[in-house]
Amino acid sequence: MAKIALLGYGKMGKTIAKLAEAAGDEVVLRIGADNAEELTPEALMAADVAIDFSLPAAAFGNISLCLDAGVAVVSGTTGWLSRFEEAVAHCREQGGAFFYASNFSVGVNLFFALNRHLARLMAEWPAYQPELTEIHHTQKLDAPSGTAISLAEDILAHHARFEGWGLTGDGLSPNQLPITAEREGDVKGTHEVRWASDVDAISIRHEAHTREGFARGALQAAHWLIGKKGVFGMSDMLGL
Ligand SMILES: NC(=O)C1=CN([C@@H]2O[C@H](COP(=O)(O)OP(=O)(O)OC[C@H]3O[C@@H](n4cnc5c(N)ncnc54)[C@H](O)[C@@H]3O)[C@@H](O)[C@H]2O)C=CC1
Ligand SMILES: O=C(O)C1=N[C@H](C(=O)O)C[C@H](O)C1
Repeated sequence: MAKIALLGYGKMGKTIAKLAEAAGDEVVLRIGADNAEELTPEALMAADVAIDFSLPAAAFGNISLCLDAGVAVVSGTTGWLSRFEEAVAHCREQGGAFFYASNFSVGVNLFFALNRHLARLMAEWPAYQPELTEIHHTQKLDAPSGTAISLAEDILAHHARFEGWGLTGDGLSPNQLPITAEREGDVKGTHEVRWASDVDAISIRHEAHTREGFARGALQAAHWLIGKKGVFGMSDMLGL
């Protein structure tokens, strides 16, 4: 049983609370936009671990506050990673514990492993060019998704042809790996990587059907992180 602080009590925070309480954990703090002032070091210290699924503008501050309070923190918030290295440095300075994943679902982490394998194969076959598509619900604030950025960065690490990634429609240069971001209804999260040649194409695709897959992974990470020190990700926990 763990005492959990939920920083962000929207779609993900509520899904995690339901799973955590069903498993016997205690949710000791629930923070949203309407009670953000209740997020104090004293309130955080009642928790064994904090889980942040908030907003791009709030994540870095929330994570820093947890590290300053000596509380282990798991974050899945996307759209704030320009400050990721700062958060890592802060964790190391404080001797704290920080776990980050752009996607906590086991299925997506298997998909990441497949994507890396395919990218390594394709490095030898320049006739095939990659493109990424992500589809999410219309409330999503950031584009491309954090998951699409992770997929793109894994391809860039194995494919010398590109110097970076960019969103289609933003005037891409030929050396940018194209990512298309679509917003539709309540789509939970669909990601596709397609390698096309003049004569055929190979695609791999992951579709999330509910938010429970993300929530299960985040809760597993929270339990796994308690008592550890350092900066971790899904590959540390799952060995993928
Ligand atoms: N890594 C992963 O596996 C996943 C990541 N996400 C990401 O998690 C984040 C949250 O997603 P959702 O729950 O769908 O969004 P949401 O919009 O439903 O919930 C966000 C919540 O944060 C609250 N909030 C606003 N200011 C805050 C502050 N200063 N401190 C704490 N909370 C604050 C809002 O009141 C809102 O309830 C997004 O960045 C999303 O991309 C979402 C699903 C899976
Ligand atoms: O905002 C979401 O909903 C999701 N965000 C994450 C992302 O940006 O990759 C993970 C998942 O796709 C759902």
